[in-house]
Order: sequence, then C-alpha cells, then structure tokens
Amino acid sequence: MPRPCALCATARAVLKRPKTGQQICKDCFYAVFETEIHNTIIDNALFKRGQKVAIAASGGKDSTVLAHVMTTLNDRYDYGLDLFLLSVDEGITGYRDDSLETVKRNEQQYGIPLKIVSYQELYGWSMDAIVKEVGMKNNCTFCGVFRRQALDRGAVLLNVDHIVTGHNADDIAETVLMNILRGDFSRLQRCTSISTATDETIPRSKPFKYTYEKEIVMYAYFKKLDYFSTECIYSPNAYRGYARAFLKDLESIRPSAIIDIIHSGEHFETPQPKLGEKKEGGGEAVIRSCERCGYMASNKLCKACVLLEGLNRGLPRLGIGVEGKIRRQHEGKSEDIGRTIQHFSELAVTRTLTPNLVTSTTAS
Ligand SMILES: Nc1ncnc2c1ncn2[C@@H]1O[C@H](COP(=O)(O)OP(=O)(O)OP(=O)(O)O)[C@@H](O)[C@H]1O
Repeated sequence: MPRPCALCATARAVLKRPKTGQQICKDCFYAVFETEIHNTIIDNALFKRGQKVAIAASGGKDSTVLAHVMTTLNDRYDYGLDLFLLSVDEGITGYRDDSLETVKRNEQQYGIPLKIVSYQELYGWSMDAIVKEVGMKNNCTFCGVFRRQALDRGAVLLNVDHIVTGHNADDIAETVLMNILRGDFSRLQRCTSISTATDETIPRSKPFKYTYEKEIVMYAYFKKLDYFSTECIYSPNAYRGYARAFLKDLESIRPSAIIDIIHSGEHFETPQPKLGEKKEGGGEAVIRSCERCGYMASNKLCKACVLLEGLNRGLPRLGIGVEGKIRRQHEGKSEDIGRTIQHFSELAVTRTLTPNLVTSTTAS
C-alpha cells in the first residue's frame, strides 16, 4: 500500500528525503527545499532590497538550481533583487564551451541577463594553454586562483553589489575535513563563513551552505532543469576526492554527518580581516592591494599575478608550493614583465568606456 507523505499526510510519498530520511511527496520536497534556503538567506541577512546580485553560473547542477531558486524566491518573497548570471570561461575545450551553452539557455529560461568573462581576455591564457605548460597535476591551483579573481572582475564590470555561488553543504563539509587533515587552521577558521567580504571586494555568499548535494540533484531532476553534468576534464584534485569519498561513506551511515561537520567547523570561525588590518599582536598586514594589479593580496603581489608571472616567464611552477617560494626568495623582487591583468581600479572606467572587454550576450 502506498505510504502517505510524512509532512502533509495526504499525498503519496514518492521520495526519501536525503537530509532527514523522511518519506515525502514531491510538492512537500519542493516546499522544504526552497523554504530552508529562504530561511538561510533571511537568518543571515544576505541581501538588501534593491541590490544587484550576480549568480556565479557554471551551467552545472548547483549553480543552475541556484539560478532557479533565487529567481523563485525573489518573486515569491519579493526580495526586490536585480539578478544577473555571471560566467567565467576558463577556456577548456569540450567542457566549459559546452556548459556555457547551457548557461546561455538558462539566460532565456530564467529571463536573467548573462555576462561571460574569459581567462583568455583577462589574463591572456586559457586553461587549455596553461595545462600544456604545467601538466595535469597543478593546474587546479591556476584555475581556482584565476576564477576567484575573474568573478570579482566580472562583478565589477556588471556593477553588482553581491555575488552568490552554488557551493553546497557537501562542498563546505569536505573543505572543513580537508583543512583539518592538512592542519590548515587559518583556512579552517574561514571556510564555513556563509559570506566573505573585505572593504575591497564584493561580498560573496553561499545560499546553499546547508543544502545537501543529493537534494540539489533530486530537485534538478524532478524540476527537469536544464544543466550540464560532465566533470571537468582537468580535475585531478585527489585530496578533495578522498575527503569526498569519506564524507559520502559517513553520510550513508548517518545523514546528519554533513551538517554536523559544518557545525563543528563553525566553532573555529573568526571574523574576516579588513584591508590593511594588522594581525593581532601588531604583525604584518593581513590583506592589502596587489602592487601590480590592485586586487586584494596577502603579499606584495596577488596570487594571480605571481602565477601569471611564472607562466609569462616560462617558469610555471614559480607560484606553486614550497619550490616556487624558495625560487622567488632567491630571485628577489622580479621586474615587471608586462602586466597582463588590468588594474582593478580601472575596471569601473573600462565598464563605461569599453564594455566589450568581456564577451557578453545581453548584459553590458
Ligand atoms: N566557470 C564558472 N563560472 C561561474 N561560476 C562558477 C564557475 N565555476 C564554478 N563557479 C561557481 O562556483 C561554484 C562551485 O564550483 P565547483 O567548481 O565546485 O562546481 P560544482 O560543485 O560542480 O558546481 P556547479 O554544479 O554549479 O558546476 C559553482 O556552483 C558556481 O557558483
């Protein structure tokens, strides 16, 4: 005999909710899924009425569901937000070109303007070209550093107040585990923050902080959302892979493990430092502006400029790990070998003067 929904007790239960194990109907699943995200947004006061918000959209399941849910909640609860899709084209043939086609369809489906910024235009290097130089092992370092800055640069060009990403509860719990396993205490203190903001950067939030990946997949499946589901062809992040497999094992034994790990991580949380703020005890500045491109940095040069310098000088390992650090110290201060990253402070000017710096479909 069909089981009634554990929430409404009227409709037939058609799924087992991954987060709680409850047998529920589709409509109740949509309702609890969306309401939990709404509560996360409201409890953390993520947005203010009238703000322009960029949804970092890769075309994958998380950001596609984020675009759908943000549109739905903005209408339902009248948040009064002006939404945009912001995509980064890393230049990965056979992967990102296909997923960006999905985002272009999402632009039509959700009626949200899309802007695409590319590594090639911003840095003069595509990931395909970077992988040819550095190989498969360390390319994720380049991609992660370049993407972070590309999103900020795209957001400035769009003139938005806020960026949201599709990072979900599983991603955050994995990161907590990885930081514990590496003994990386400072990252452990930061990785569970729902929002990150300094005076110099646009606030960035994770509305899916408490949303399980399995529920995102289920939501996308039942709602028949249009998303791209292939893994990156250059993603050999083995360490995260182990953390992920471990977390999945824990989840299968006790589904609350994901939230429990996040809550444990939250107890290490500390406030984000402001630009130029001194470390406790009067040490070196924690965050400052990159001497070369003006982006936030913890040393004289931001990480992207260091990596880019290595690439441009034919020394791609210059910015990576201990080996690169030793080499940089031996070589002393490098001369400016031609800045490929445009200065951050010029971006707003660029936006009005040359809006075609970025590839754009409708947003300018
Ligand atoms: N190329 C990109 N352009 C814009 N945003 C991106 C891009 N890549 C990642 N992001 C943002 O960062 C989030 C986490 O990215 P990650 O690489 O972990 O992908 P994911 O977990 O597979 O997410 P998704 O399913 O949205 O691709 C994404 O949900 C998205 O908001």
